[in-house]
Amino acid sequence: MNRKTNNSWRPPISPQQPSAPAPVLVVDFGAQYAQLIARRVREANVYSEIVPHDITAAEVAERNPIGIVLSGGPSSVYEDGAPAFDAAIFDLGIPVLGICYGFQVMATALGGEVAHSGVREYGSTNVTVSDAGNALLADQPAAQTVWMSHGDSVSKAPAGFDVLASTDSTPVAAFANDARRLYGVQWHPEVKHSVHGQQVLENFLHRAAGIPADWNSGNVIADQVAAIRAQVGTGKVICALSGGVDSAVAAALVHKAVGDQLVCVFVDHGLLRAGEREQVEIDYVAATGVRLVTIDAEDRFLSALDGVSDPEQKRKIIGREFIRTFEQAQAQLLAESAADGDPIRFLVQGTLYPDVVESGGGTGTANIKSHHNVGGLPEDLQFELVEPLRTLFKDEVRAIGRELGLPEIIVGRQPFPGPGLGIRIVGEVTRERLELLRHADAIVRAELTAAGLDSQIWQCPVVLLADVRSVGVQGDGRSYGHPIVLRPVSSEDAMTADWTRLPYDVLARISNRITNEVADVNRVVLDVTSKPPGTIEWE
Ligand SMILES: Nc1ncnc2c1ncn2[C@@H]1O[C@H](COP(=O)(O)OP(=O)(O)OP(=O)(O)O)[C@@H](O)[C@H]1O
Ligand SMILES: O=c1[nH]c(=O)c2[nH+]cn([C@@H]3O[C@H](COP(=O)(O)O)[C@@H](O)[C@H]3O)c2[nH]1
Ligand SMILES: NC(=O)CC[C@H](N)C(=O)O
Ligand SMILES: [Mg+2]
Repeated sequence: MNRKTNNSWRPPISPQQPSAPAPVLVVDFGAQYAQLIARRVREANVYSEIVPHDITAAEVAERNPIGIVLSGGPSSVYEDGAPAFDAAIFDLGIPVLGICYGFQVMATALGGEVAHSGVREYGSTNVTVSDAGNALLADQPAAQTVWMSHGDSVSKAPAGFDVLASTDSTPVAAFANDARRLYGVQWHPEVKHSVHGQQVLENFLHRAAGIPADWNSGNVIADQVAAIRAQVGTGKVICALSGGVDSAVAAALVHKAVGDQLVCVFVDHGLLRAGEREQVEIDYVAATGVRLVTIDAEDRFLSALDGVSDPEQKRKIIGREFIRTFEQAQAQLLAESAADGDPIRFLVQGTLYPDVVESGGGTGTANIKSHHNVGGLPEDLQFELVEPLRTLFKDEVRAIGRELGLPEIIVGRQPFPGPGLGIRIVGEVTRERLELLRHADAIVRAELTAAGLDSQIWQCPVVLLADVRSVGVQGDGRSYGHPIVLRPVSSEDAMTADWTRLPYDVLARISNRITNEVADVNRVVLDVTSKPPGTIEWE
């Protein structure tokens, strides 16, 4: 079972963004697919956010949602400790669609029955639609293939609900109560294998719930520019700029909103890849014309990391040192402009929705890893954060960047994590190890680019297993060196990923070059794990 399906996992209720539109809330019951449901809703041009299943009716009402989708989940509604749901939410008058476990939750809460059916349906299943007149299944073929993943079934629909579809072993596979605008399906309309699935979601959103298809990431620009102006006023702003996509787009939005009130700060923490600083200081500045200050913080970061090998500890230290470095930048900037020396209160970060979700937050959360810019922030943070991309996924951010006219070389860049090579050395971080990894990484990037593979890869972390040594034979002598791991992945939004099938000849060239050119490395291995169960980075 995926660890995220642990019932204690609670996606954070992130603070409502000032300019975020009224959302469709996706309630997560520990589903494999909650993220995917949120994406599919956005693909239907409706704004959506994920919330934990223990959200209360009052918390829901506060967020003013225009619809609710209940996700699937691994538990059985009749089990002790099954993730509960506040049934008062069904009385708020908000349209609700239940999917799989969410369908079963709705059935149970409203007086229907759910039982272990004895027949389990996993994968492609034929379903018969008996009522294509209902808004939920309008225009759907009577016989169709859907994706199922369940062992329990609704054995009796609640009073007032019409049964809309069935399979050979599931008599109640979809139901509706039009008067209350409550709907449910046993199958997973969010996965592509459900051939007409997207249409079921869109039927729920547009026809049953009457939600217009009027949101797209483009609207975000005007909304965010207004929100940033309202938040910042005439204050000065610094933007944590990495040269990556997210901070570039955040900086461009803030610049559009408040112009020269913005100064960008790039931190050279000594954990960067070869050539990265030059790329930001020269190429990035040339492409965008931003005002950029670079802070040398290598000594600060490396001495704080000295002797630390625990990944979460590293992340927290890096998060804290980033903020200390921005404070140093603030002092430096104030000293330079003593005449109009208002304190700089605002810090812009290119935080995205997955950074927030993965960092956990909320009560009882199993956090997967603390992203330095969210879960790694120190408690004594003095800056007020400006995070215009906090509710978005990467592909949406890229679309905004293109719309803002940022060059493809920035918008199309592969992600590189803020903690950099610090979380790609499994073990303690030292200058020597950084040097070694930087060299191996440069070889990998050069060879992937030469082979024309950059656009097929989401990113390719290169990882040094600093605490592992293995025996090799080099130059007729024995070697006892470290392995380097290649982690090429393909992904849509970094929430899930698959390992990229790189051509063998490219892998061979990379392996050859690393073992020949990088001292103390005598083995190159390929990570063939998807996410889940692995994450993209090793720490
Ligand atoms: N070296 C750095 N100097 C200053 N700010 C940084 C640095 N690295 C990361 N940040 C800040 O942390 C945020 C999160 O980092 P992250 O790597 O997720 O985003 P990014 O670098 O902007 O984009 P990408 O995901 O494409 O790498 C950045 O948007 C930026 O605000
Ligand atoms: O700025 C960042 N600060 C972090 O602390 C951090 N941790 C992971 N990543 C990036 O996030 C995406 C998902 O990574 P994981 O599968 O390893 O969680 C991948 O793109 C990772 O490179 C980070 N980015
Ligand atoms: N995917 C799901 O939501 C499964 C729900 C429930 N655990 C069942 O087996 O029926
Ligand atoms: Mg980055």
